Amino acid sequence: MKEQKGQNETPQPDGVAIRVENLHKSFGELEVLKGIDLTVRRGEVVCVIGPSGSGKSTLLRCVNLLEEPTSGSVTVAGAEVTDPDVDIDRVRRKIGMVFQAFNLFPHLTALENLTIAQRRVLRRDKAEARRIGRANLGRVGLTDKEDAYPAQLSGGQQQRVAIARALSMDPELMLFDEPTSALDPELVGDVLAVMRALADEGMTMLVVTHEMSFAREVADRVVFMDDGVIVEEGGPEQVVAAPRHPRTRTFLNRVLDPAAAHVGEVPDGGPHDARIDR
Ligand SMILES: Nc1ncnc2c1ncn2[C@@H]1O[C@H](COP(=O)(O)OP(=O)(O)OP(=O)(O)O)[C@@H](O)[C@H]1O
Repeated sequence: MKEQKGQNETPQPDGVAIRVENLHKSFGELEVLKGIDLTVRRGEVVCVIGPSGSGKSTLLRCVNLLEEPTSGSVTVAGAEVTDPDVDIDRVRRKIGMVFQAFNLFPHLTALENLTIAQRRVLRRDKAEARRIGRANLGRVGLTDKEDAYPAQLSGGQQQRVAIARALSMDPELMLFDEPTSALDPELVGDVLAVMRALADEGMTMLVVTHEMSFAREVADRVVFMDDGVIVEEGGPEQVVAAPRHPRTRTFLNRVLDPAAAHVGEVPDGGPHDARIDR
């Protein structure tokens, strides 16, 4: 993978995309993260699961310094973001963030939502930004929606525009914070199918999710967090299917619904296949 090295950026050995070491985060008296160690390698899909309030979102927000850790270190794409001398905006450009809320500009079309940051942040000219935006709308199965405004799109389509927007910035890795939680159940599968296609393309992904089917079927590694610590981590065949720790078992017994819908199948034509777009 092409890497740009800058001030305070050092190559990471062994293809490491994210390294979190002894991370602590408190809000006042409340200690939310209590010494997290986590490594995500390039091309890996790591899902973080756990009860509400266990610190999953805070962990993700510390990775791109939306929250400042109380102590510990976080290295992303070769830069230690917890080093105060690091240019955090430069590092953030390498990270695609997808949140529960889509945060699209309501007065801009889908394509314009994809081009604005490319032009402002990456200084791409209009034609180039539109070309790249269109290609990424294609990746999420929304080629025919480039002129639609967010209000004219379903929640699932809006989230796919948000994913396409992140992809248009050529991220080295993507962070997803419960990207399907705000969606009607029938729209969840389309978004998960797009995420699954990205995983198949080799995108590095750190995903906080309540979608156990995604964790089970797509993740290379599943991390179970509870009360600010990582209780158990390993392949989905272990953590989801045969958890060792009683706290993991208790959590999974509560959330696993055997009747839950599975992740949408990746269409034969891959992410460009129109069948993703219903
Ligand atoms: N900015 C903040 N100020 C104060 N407390 C916060 C802040 N952000 C998070 N918290 C608290 O930290 C704890 C962990 O929150 P966090 O959102 O990381 O949990 P989570 O595991 O992602 O939960 P959920 O699955 O419900 O999203 C919660 O008790 C929350 O109220």
